[in-house]
Parts: sequence; C-alpha cells; structure tokens
Amino acid sequence: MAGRMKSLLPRWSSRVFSVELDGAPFYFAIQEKHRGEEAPRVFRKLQTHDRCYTLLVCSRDRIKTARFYGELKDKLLRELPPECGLSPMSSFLPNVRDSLIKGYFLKDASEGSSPVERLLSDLTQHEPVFVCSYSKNDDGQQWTQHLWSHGESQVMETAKKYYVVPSETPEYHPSTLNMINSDVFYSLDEACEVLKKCGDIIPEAMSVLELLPSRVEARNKPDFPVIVIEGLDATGKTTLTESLRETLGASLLRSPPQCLSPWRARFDQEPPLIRRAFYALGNYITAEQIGQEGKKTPVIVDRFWHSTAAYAIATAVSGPVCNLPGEGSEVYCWPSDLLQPSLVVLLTLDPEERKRRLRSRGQGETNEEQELDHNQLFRLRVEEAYRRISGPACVSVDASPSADQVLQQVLLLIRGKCHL
Ligand SMILES: Nc1ncnc2c1ncn2[C@@H]1O[C@H](COP(=O)(O)OP(=O)(O)OP(=O)(O)O)[C@@H](O)[C@H]1O
Ligand SMILES: Nc1ccn([C@@H]2O[C@H](COP(=O)(O)O)[C@@H](O)[C@H]2O)c(=O)n1
Repeated sequence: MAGRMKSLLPRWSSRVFSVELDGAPFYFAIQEKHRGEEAPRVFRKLQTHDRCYTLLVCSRDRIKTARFYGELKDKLLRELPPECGLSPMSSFLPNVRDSLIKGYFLKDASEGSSPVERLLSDLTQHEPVFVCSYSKNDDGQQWTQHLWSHGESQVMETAKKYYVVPSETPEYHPSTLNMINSDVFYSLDEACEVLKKCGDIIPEAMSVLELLPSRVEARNKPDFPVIVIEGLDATGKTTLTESLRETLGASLLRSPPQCLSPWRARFDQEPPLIRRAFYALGNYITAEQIGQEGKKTPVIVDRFWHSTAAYAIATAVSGPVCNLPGEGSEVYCWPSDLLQPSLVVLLTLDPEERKRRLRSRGQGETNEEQELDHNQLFRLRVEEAYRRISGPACVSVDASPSADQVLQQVLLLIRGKCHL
C-alpha cells in the first residue's frame, strides 16, 4: 500500500504545499530533520486546540480525479461539523509540469471529541483521497506531518513523519503547472480524448463527438477574410457582429456553435477539465463552419479560441494578474491545428459602463459572468490573458463610443488588414 501511495504522489518529500486562506497563498514544505526553522505561518495561525488536515485528491484516472475534487467539497461542507473550516490547497513540485495535486486544508476547531477523523478515514478507504494530519511536537513549537495509509480494515499513519517548514513563494503560480491540456487544449485530439473518456459517465459527450470535423477541415484557410470579435459579456459583441454582417454582406457564426446549445448547460456544470474540453471542441466545429462559409463570403465570428483560453487561464489561476503565466508563455500560443482568423478584435469597456449595459439589458448572467462582476481581479486576469494570446494577437478597440462609431472603427481595421 505504501508503495502504491508513493507512486501516486511522486517525490513526496520534495513537494511544496500551498494553502489559500482569505485569497492569499501560504506555502510550506516538509523535511525529515528539523533544522531550527520556525513553523510555517499557516500553522502559527492555529489555536492550541485546533486540529488540521490536508486532503489531496489523486488517482490515475484524471476524469475521476477532476469530478471527485468538486464532489468532495460538497460532501465535506455537508458532513463536517460547523466548527470546521475548509480552504483550497494544493501540493506541487516547484517548476515541474503536471505535478500539481489539488485538495483541501481542513481546520477542526471543535473541542473534545469530533467526528472528523472517522469521516476522513472512511474517505481514505473508499475514495481517491490522501489525508495528512498534523501534530505539534512536545516543545510546542514545531509541527509534523503524518501521511495516512490504509491497511485492510483500518486507516493508520505511515511510520514516517516530516517536519513542516516555511517555503518560498514559487517562481510560477502552482496552478500554471497543470494548465496545458487540462485547462487549455492545444489540439483537437487532446480535447477529444477527454470527452471520449467521459462517455460512460456523461452520455452527452458522445453526441458532441459525433459532430466533430476531421483535423484537416478545422484548419483549412478560407478564400474570404475571417474576423473574430472578442470581449467580456456586454461589451457589444452581438451588436457589432450583427452590424458587420449587414455592412459587409458577411456570414455570422459563433463559438460555441448553435449545434452545441442543447448540451452547453450540462457541460457548464462539469469541472474545468471537462467543461474546457467541451468549449475547445466547439471552436473546431465553428472552424469547420467557417471553412464552408468562407468559400462564399467574409465571415464574422462572435467569440472563438481567445475566449476559451482567456477564461480558462484566468479561472485556473487565483489572485492578481502577476500570477498569470508570464507574457510569451506557451500557454498563450494558438493551437497549431485550428484555423487562424485574419483579424481578432477585442472590445474593451470601462467596468462601470459594462455594468450599466448589463443592467439595462436585464438578462441573467452565467456564474462566470457574475464572477466578473463581483471579482475585480478575475476581470483583470481575463482581460490580460486576452491580450497575451498570440498567433493571431487581438487588436483592442474602445467600445465606449456609440454603436455606430465602434462599427466605423472596426471597419477601418478590417479594410486596413483584410483589403475588403
Ligand atoms: N456602443 C454601444 N453603446 C451603448 N450601448 C451599447 C453599445 N453596444 C451595445 N450596447 C448595448 O449594450 C448591451 C450589451 O450589448 P451586446 O448584447 O451587443 O453585448 P455582448 O458583448 O454580445 O454581450 P454577451 O457576450 O453577454 O452576449 C445591449 O443592451 C446593447 O444594446
Ligand atoms: N469560444 C468560447 C465561448 C465561450 N466560452 C465560455 O462561455 C462563457 C461566455 O459565453 P457567452 O455565451 O456568455 O458569451 C465564458 O465564461 C467562457 O468560459 C468559451 O470558453 N469559449
């Protein structure tokens, strides 16, 4: 059992742990010998009788892992006593790609006996979750970490204990380590693979796969220009794309395409791995439609790959814009098998004016759109991610003038770039 655990949690003793409390990350590491370091800040915040645990969700099946991570939170919130606090946490090998394992930090502030250990030991026996408990040494200063293993019928602590020590803020935000082909997909095959693996638990995935084009069709360059309009919700994409269609006698398409509408709400409930694969595939279906329409007329597209990647990147990372993968990172590169538009326009708008337009439209918002409203940092991350995507990069246009002025501005850009 210990061997199996080790291979699922590679290089245990080299791992760094990150706990997110009140939106700020606290990093700690583990080591076999104590060298006089003080306890990490997250442990110094604990009260004398607090007990704490880390739960890491990890299995060889990444679909199962991604789904169980969300389910675990619901289960814990439902079953834990009210004295317990839950925070997101992760464990990773600094700068090592795909090494991130996500989980939760659990603080149990209940005095006396608590059902928490029973609940956690049940979890370790039946679910893909690894639990560590922490205890204070006799000197009352140092804390040690104990990884639980499960025997035939009972959960026990593995013999090895590690001292917890503070760790530096890593060079790359931990969430960026697993982004490629988990949050953002760079090929039709990678996104397809995720949906294929979900087929038995999400039957709708098979219906989506049936609509997919061949790899060649998603890349074919059409004869006429292809102009993509991007921007946050209510920046005026619908208004502008419809005017462009009329003015240029163009075809108007969108991503995700109409044919995916019946399944969109279903995939919006899924964890990022599955949800983002669905939107990625939407772009390939739209690309095939662009190829067809672009033989006859110019094509205007309402959202495309910039939206898929920018929202995915901005959601995977928390905190300020500096936590995003650096400018020029491969994360921002266009998928090599996806049709490249002739021009991508990003509509930008002052947040207050955007809110005013949202209110005057009076429609419901998706969870992600509500998040944009409530969370200024998220909005800044989405906008910055849009700007960093290359191949093609987007051209920003101020969307605050009247609808007609915005249209004229974009027509100028199109005529300059696409010779229409
Ligand atoms: N240039 C403009 N000046 C003032 N109001 C505008 C302008 N462009 C659009 N609007 C209004 O703002 C609201 C949002 O516009 P629109 O629906 O075109 O945005 P959108 O980007 O397509 O939104 P979503 O992505 O949420 O569908 C609408 O009520 C629209 O009439
Ligand atoms: N190409 C796309 C388009 C959309 N998304 C996701 O959908 C949300 C916004 O869609 P609207 O229909 O409200 O404009 C946004 O939260 C994106 O996550 C996408 O990923 N790719």
